Amino acid sequence: MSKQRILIKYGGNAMINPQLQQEIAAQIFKLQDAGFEVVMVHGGGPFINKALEKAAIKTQFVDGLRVTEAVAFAEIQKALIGEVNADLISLLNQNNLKAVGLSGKDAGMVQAKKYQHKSSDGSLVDLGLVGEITDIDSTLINNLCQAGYIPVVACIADGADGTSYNINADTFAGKLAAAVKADQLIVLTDVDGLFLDYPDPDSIIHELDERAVKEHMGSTIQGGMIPKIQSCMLALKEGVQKAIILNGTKPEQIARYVINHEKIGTTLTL
Ligand SMILES: Nc1ncnc2c1ncn2[C@@H]1O[C@H](COP(=O)(O)OP(=O)(O)O)[C@@H](O)[C@H]1O
Ligand SMILES: CC(=O)N[C@@H](CCC(=O)OP(=O)(O)O)C(=O)O
Repeated sequence: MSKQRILIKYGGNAMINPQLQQEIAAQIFKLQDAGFEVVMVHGGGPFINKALEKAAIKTQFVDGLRVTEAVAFAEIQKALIGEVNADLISLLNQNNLKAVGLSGKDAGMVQAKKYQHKSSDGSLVDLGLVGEITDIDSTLINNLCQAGYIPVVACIADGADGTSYNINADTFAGKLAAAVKADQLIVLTDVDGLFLDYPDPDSIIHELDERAVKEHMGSTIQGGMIPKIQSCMLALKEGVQKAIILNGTKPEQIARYVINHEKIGTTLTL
């Protein structure tokens, strides 16, 4: 029987503390040891913010997506691939994993095009070099996983004409999870899940189906939670069996959920 595959999306907000990163590495080791294949997609919002600030480039978000001018893109690419991805690879490999750093560009794995964003009033908003995934070739990930490597993928990809795009890491993770036929998608952020009354952690919603997602979209589901929940729903619709939001600042939640099957986080269902 083939191994179960888990795609972990590691959000930038959960990544800030280096000690917690070590603990995430230990959790991934546990998953591999328990017989799972692990693929990671990472974001890096806070690291990008810092890089743009340093370069004196103002940044603006529209519906959770960073408007990406060409000058900003250059800094974003450096931050995601040159800093966040490179540092994660060092850390994972120091912790006895065989992690391989990639972006969607490698071997033309992920193809993208310019994302045409429609605002709530239906008008088109130009977000610059924000991309939308058009195609994914899973061969590279499959080969790496079969050989025991952990692919760690930054959320950048090229278009057919060679233009590079900045893609929201949640969206990237959902699409990649489906394309590589992951069994589970785990979205790690810096809160325990979706809260009915944000920021009250006691109001956590443990299970959310499609009808509840529609009901809460735009109210309870706001800001950074929008792409997370949308990408979990997309992954489920495209064949991923389980999708959950967990707290990456409490790394032990990973094994508690995957191995001990504890009822934590926010599970999405169809
Ligand atoms: N209803 C809600 N429940 C929980 N978090 C929420 C809610 N609404 C908005 N959020 C915000 O979403 C954030 C996570 O999204 P984001 O900042 O994009 O993180 P990441 O870097 O993990 O992608 C939380 O830190 C929280 O501030
Ligand atoms: C288009 C867009 O918004 N891209 C994101 C990519 C990084 C990301 O998504 O990082 P987190 O997972 O840490 O939020 C950005 O520029 O911030």
